Amino acid sequence: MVSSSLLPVFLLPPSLRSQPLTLTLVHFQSSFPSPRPFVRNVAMPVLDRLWGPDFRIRDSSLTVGVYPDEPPGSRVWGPLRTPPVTCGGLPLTLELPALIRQLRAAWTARRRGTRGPERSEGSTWTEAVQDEAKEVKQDLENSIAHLEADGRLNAGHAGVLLAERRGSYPLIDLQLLKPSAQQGQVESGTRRKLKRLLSFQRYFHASRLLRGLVSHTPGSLHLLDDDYLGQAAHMLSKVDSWSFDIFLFDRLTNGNSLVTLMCHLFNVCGLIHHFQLDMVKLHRFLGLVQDDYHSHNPYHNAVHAADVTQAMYCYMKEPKLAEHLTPLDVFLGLMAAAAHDVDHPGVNQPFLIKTRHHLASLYQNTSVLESHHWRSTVGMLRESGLLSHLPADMSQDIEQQLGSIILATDISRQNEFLLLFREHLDNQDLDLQLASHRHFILQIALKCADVCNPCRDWELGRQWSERVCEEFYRQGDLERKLNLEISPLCDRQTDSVPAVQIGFISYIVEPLFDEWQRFTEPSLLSQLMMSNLHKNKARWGRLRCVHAPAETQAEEPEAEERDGGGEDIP
Ligand SMILES: Nc1ncnc2c1ncn2[C@@H]1O[C@@H]2COP(=O)(O)O[C@H]2[C@H]1O
Ligand SMILES: [Zn+2]
Repeated sequence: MVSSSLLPVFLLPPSLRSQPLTLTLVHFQSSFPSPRPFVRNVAMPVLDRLWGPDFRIRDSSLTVGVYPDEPPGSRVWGPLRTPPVTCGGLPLTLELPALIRQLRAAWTARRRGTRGPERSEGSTWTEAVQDEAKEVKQDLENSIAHLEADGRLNAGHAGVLLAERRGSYPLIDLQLLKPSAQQGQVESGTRRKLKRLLSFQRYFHASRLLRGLVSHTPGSLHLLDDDYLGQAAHMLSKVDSWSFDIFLFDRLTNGNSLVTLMCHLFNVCGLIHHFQLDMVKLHRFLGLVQDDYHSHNPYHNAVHAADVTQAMYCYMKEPKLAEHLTPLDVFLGLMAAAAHDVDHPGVNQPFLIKTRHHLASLYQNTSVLESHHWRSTVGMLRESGLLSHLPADMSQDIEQQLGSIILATDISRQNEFLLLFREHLDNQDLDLQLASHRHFILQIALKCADVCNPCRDWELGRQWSERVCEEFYRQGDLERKLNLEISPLCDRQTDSVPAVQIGFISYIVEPLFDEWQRFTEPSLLSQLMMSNLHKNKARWGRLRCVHAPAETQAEEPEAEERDGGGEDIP
């Protein structure tokens, strides 16, 4: 059970209490794995005390469904259904995403009340969204000023990460709500703090709703943008090329590489048709995922996710694999790749453990980041309602399988997977007719895609190498500042990029790709990757000789040394 002081709580301002719709929203997205007990045991009593007997939650359905040009209904999934939910004895027919929508409606209603007449029937959703964008911008400016003044965000270890977090909402300390508070009477200092956080939080929430919509609004694009998008579209025609330049693609799509790539791949793989996906929900889900990557991370950002997704697509097209994969496998492979590092804080698990980050205690110091990536993904899937038309057991199965594939990317489990993979190949007992074996190969394929950057063309691989080392060094800088021991590979004064690369290639990448090549052969792609890998390693070796002082030049590991594979790395 996570401590209540760490739970993000979203409360309506007191002025809304007099409105007919009295709604209080609790949102905890990824930090709390099981929402309903929290709502019932923690949030409801507190909210009840704050808002009194008027407090109630009811459903409203504000989502717009746009389906592709296919016949309605699905042969595969049967009739649409929404499972009923109860909460603390109340008939609660909605999940948190619907609560969020309802909150949005309440805000809109309030704005209509205070700022003039309702929009005319003819006004469009786009106009409403643009209006909202202006307000959100204003809110953001206010919020930044407040946050800069808020020393709490810079104090101590927790503060460091709190300020860096982007995908999860700011945290409102429930302890701030004095037990003596009656009917929403909160001490004035506390009220100020809540107001500040609310406005900041509202920016994040609203920006999530806007994400991906504003920039694609017809008329908002420049001619130049069309030109760029034309080039991006041209690149997508070669999306299965191993030389695909994801950095260029990201620039051409104005930082939307992950959303654009995923929409394209879902389309060409026939997943939208097969799963009868709502395009608006899909776009919203992908926007949430893309924006929950931290763009200020040099390595663990949305471009890394797009790069891994593109590699995963190439691997799933390997002839050995492609003929056996079902639409569900392809769906899982692409989704897991796109979301596998979502909301990565730019530091590793040991750092989270030694700074007692709440995620470390939440996930009991085991696969902390991967568990968080998975639970965040599940939160966003539910928030977007992307799978809400599927039978409950189907969407639960998808969530579980996504978890198992994402958790396999925990690099500390490298040996476990490598040994099992080798054993299957030695015994020649992989049977891709079996769903469990296909699942295992999806896990291996995502692991390969996650560490494939040294197998890319030199120019692409070099950029990833420098980015990942820069992220390690930043962690090292932070550790130095906090008087913590500097983690392995994280000292910019002693761990050179070429040395880190040679170690990584020798201990992690080569052992894994040797087996992947065995599995996929004969494969032109695997041959190309191995050739790049060996050339790149040799080149890093030459660079290490140039840069390192003679006495610190380590020998390359011998082949026997390497074959153990799988050392932990940050
Ligand atoms: N080129 C590289 N050099 C060193 N480490 C890397 C490199 N590429 C990936 N990694 C590490 O491998 C890890 C794989 O999982 P993550 O993407 O979470 O984090 C990655 C990095 O920690
Ligand atoms: Zn990754």
